[in-house]
Amino acid sequence: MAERKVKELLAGSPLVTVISPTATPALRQYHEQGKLKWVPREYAEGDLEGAFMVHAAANDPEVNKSVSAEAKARGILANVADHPDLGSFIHPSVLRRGRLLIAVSTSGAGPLAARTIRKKLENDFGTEYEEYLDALYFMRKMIQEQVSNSAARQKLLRKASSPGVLEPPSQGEFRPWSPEEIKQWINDNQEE
Ligand SMILES: C[C@@]1(CC(=O)O)c2cc3[nH]c(cc4nc(cc5[nH]c(cc(n2)[C@H]1CCC(=O)O)[C@@](C)(CC(=O)O)[C@@H]5CCC(=O)O)C(CC(=O)O)=C4CCC(=O)O)c(CCC(=O)O)c3CC(=O)O
Ligand SMILES: NC(=O)C1=CN([C@@H]2O[C@H](COP(=O)(O)OP(=O)(O)OC[C@H]3O[C@@H](n4cnc5c(N)ncnc54)[C@H](O)[C@@H]3O)[C@@H](O)[C@H]2O)C=CC1
Repeated sequence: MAERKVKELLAGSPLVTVISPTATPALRQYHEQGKLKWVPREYAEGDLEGAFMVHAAANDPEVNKSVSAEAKARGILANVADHPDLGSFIHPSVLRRGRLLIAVSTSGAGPLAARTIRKKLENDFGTEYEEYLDALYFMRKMIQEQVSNSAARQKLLRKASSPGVLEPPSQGEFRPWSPEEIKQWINDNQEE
């Protein structure tokens, strides 16, 4: 459990400390590579000093309770693996396609149901969304750089994201527009 959360955290922040007498091979490896700090002992009150966020994931409910109490006293964000209501947030099941991020939560009803719903969405939102959103990003940047009139710019920005313009195909690969095609589209669609 702790290993899964650490992998998610390391994707965004390099400052992770694991406090636990034992660690999985993957966590030991991260420690050896300097990607996280492993403190090989049991949790002790005071360990949360200076922390921004804590994950209480010990296999002992009493330990998780103590961690959540210290987090509350210090005003630190906490996720409590076996007792979600003692924490301040829970984890969604996450689907990423480049710039697209879809988070599914059942609000604690059933984590595996969240996973099943996420898997269903994987079919509707395929890898073509990565290229589509990169292209949309580029297109919006070009509109912002080239159209100085704010009303005209707003209309174009809205239009760029609407159906039938630069959209991912329902099947097959996405074909991005060239800068020349985008320029042409801006000229053709600009209203005074
Ligand atoms: C409340 C929450 C708090 C939180 O962790 O933030 C929570 C709580 C608990 N999970 C438990 C069990 C399992 N959780 C998973 C998996 C996931 N759990 C995740 C989230 C959440 N789990 C939050 C609610 C999210 C929501 O409701 O939508 C996911 C979505 C995201 C993630 O963890 O990153 C990730 C799937 C990721 C994916 O694949 O997409 C598996 C399957 C597995 O491990 O393979 C099992 C074993 C099967 C089973 O028990 O159903 C238990 C019982 C523990 C026990 O009694 O031993 C509790 C405690 C309780 O329910 O009170
Ligand atoms: N939220 C979720 O998605 C899930 C939550 N769980 C819950 O998460 C908890 C952990 O589950 P697993 O990772 O499967 O257990 P695990 O037994 O694999 O790992 C527990 C870890 O806690 C450490 N630990 C025990 N006492 C400690 C202490 N006093 N101080 C510091 N570390 C201590 C152990 O050394 C071990 O490394 C359980 O409470 C379980 O109910 C389990 C599965 C999924």
